[in-house]
Amino acid sequence: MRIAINGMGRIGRLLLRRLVKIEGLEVVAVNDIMTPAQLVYLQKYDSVYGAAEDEVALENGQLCIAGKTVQILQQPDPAKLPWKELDIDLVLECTGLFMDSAGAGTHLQAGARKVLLSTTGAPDIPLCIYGFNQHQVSTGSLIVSPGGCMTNCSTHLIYLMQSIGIEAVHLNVVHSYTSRQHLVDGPHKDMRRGRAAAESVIPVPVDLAESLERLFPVLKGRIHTVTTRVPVANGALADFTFQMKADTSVQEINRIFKEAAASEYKGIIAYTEDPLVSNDVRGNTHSAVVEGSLTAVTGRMVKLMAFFDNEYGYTSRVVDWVKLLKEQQAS
Ligand SMILES: NC(=O)c1ccc[n+]([C@@H]2O[C@H](COP(=O)([O-])OP(=O)(O)OC[C@H]3O[C@@H](n4cnc5c(N)ncnc54)[C@H](O)[C@@H]3O)[C@@H](O)[C@H]2O)c1
Repeated sequence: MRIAINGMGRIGRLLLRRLVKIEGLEVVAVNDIMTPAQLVYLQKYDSVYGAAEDEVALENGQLCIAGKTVQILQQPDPAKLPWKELDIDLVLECTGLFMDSAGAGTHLQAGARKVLLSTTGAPDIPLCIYGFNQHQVSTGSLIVSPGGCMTNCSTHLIYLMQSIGIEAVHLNVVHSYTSRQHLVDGPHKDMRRGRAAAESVIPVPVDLAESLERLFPVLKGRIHTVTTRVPVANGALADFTFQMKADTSVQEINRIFKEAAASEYKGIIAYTEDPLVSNDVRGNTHSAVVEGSLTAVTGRMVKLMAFFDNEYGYTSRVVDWVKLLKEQQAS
């Protein structure tokens, strides 16, 4: 499968690191507005995951990585990307900019056969969470939204809690800062995102509830979400407060997650009672690591907490998606 990555930021670069090691996948080109020298430098050195294990170099304007050669493009307009000429099967859209079917569709017009977003797209793009409803994607689905890191964590947990019966849920995702915040105070349309990211605990609005309502229409109007950005560069903790429809217990809830993690959710959810901190899940491939020692029940209210690596855990699911789309292509 011939792949191109558009947007070589945190997610695009981590995907490239990982995809070049997978048999049968060829990353043909990467595109970003940064210069090739900047791109190669950031591909080589990473403040969160450390320097690349494989050789990374700029040679004749092309990126050499792990013995493979990848064409570097510097084109801000996706409509002008040479996907037809490069015979691209799949574009991984990782800029965060082209998230509706008109925007992401420009890759198709440019000649790519399929587009996989790296977040929850607009409602005009089917939202499919790996491990939940990935099989709803048919060979005819040309643009696929795999959800974002927070959606990937919370979908499975909400689904499993539904086996008891959810009245309502509040979710606060305590999350490392991202490039969509400021390093020092500055103007931003969401005032708090403009505040110095490493100086404060910063609540920011997020459209996670809308995404979850698309997946769980029965919970419409009964999900509230917020994300609290904290001064770490990586890692997240999803903090759920469920109002349940039926009585339950810590034992019942932990048993559900422990069993799910060992069976149908193996590889997607992990369960532990170790006293983790967010750094302990750096590089973890799961979408959610449920920390059972933090589960609490008061009346019909439940506290449930799960860690995830917002970058590594998330790109693990994108890699799963790429493999699935490759299988679909082959069949
Ligand atoms: N960082 C995370 O934890 C995380 C997790 C899951 C999903 N996501 C999603 O992935 C997407 C990317 O996030 P990120 O954290 O990698 O962002 P980022 O800011 O690190 O990367 C975005 C990249 O896109 C490039 N870019 C900007 N305009 C461009 C254009 N017109 N053409 C080509 N490239 C362009 C930027 O130069 C940058 O390198 C977002 O939608 C985000 O919500 C991020």
